[in-house]
Amino acid sequence: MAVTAYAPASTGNVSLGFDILGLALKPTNGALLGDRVTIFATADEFELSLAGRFANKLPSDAKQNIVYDCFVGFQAELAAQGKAIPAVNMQLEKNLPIGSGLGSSASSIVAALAALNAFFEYPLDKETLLRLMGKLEGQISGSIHYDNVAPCYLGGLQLMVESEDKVSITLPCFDDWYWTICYSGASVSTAAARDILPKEYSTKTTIDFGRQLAVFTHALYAGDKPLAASMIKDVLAEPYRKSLLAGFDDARAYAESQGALAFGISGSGPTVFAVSESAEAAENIRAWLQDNYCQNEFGFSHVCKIDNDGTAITEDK
Ligand SMILES: Nc1ncnc2c1ncn2[C@@H]1O[C@H](COP(=O)(O)OP(=O)(O)O)[C@@H](O)[C@H]1O
Ligand SMILES: N[C@@H](CCOP(=O)(O)O)C(=O)O
Repeated sequence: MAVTAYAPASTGNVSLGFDILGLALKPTNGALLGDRVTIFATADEFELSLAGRFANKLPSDAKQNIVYDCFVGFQAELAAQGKAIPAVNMQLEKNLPIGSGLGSSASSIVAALAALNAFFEYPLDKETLLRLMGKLEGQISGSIHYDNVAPCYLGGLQLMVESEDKVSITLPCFDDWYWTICYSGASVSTAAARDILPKEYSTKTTIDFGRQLAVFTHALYAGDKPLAASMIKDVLAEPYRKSLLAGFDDARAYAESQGALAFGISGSGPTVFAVSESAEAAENIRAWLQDNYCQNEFGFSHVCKIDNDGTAITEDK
């Protein structure tokens, strides 16, 4: 019986929660915006086939693909519980561009681990699986951060808790907000975009960061949209990272001219996002970004809502 997992794109940080806030994305036009992993059968050795628009950007050696590490990590986790599993025949449909700021590696990791877990009849609970996802994401970006894997797996707007018994919690959000995203077509390495950030911040920046996140969380629970929107500002990463993103200031200026409630970098970029209350403004911003922020044929844009479902499993009997 083949098992397929679809894992949606995600926006890490959401400007105001560096490494601790992230949301899953779903295009309003029904387009697919996430990787898919199918496990067809068990096999003598790990076998990987690739499909999808961005498959040819992946390492050619299957063992360099993060989904292979997912299989090895999953097998090791079960071995620690005294359970042995055979190798599998897996397909990765790579629909998200690498180094895009849309949680591309997270999407592959989450889809692979969720598919493996379903294929072997759910031996790992969600928390254990999520911690394994974070560990694998850390292998790629240089340090563990759950702000892509958690929303990608669980859906919604996720706030990292990282306590002993809980990785993250779902925050309420405004279902009528539109999240326009635009990927420029350039590639920004997450590890490199982390390296350019300061190792320490001033007292003022630290206080601003804490205040914004606390007030934002309050505003979500209070249902206060203007207050929540006014807190979506990036004091930690954007001042340093925006120099990597050609046309960022012009894109923000256009989004603001259309009444965007917020504008920022999705993850480590180069994808940008704008939040709007009206479908018309969201679409105007999308069309402008498509024409002006995209740099090549790999760029794309979508008007999205938050994907509250997260990873979806289908079984083909
Ligand atoms: N399935 C995969 N999906 C994405 N990246 C992968 C995958 N397998 C291996 N990689 C490698 O991991 C790195 C991902 O880079 P990163 O900047 O973290 O991407 P992203 O920000 O899109 O997650 C690249 O070097 C890429 O070749
Ligand atoms: N919090 C991380 C998020 C990286 O997201 P990605 O989609 O660019 O991998 C960071 O900002 O470094």
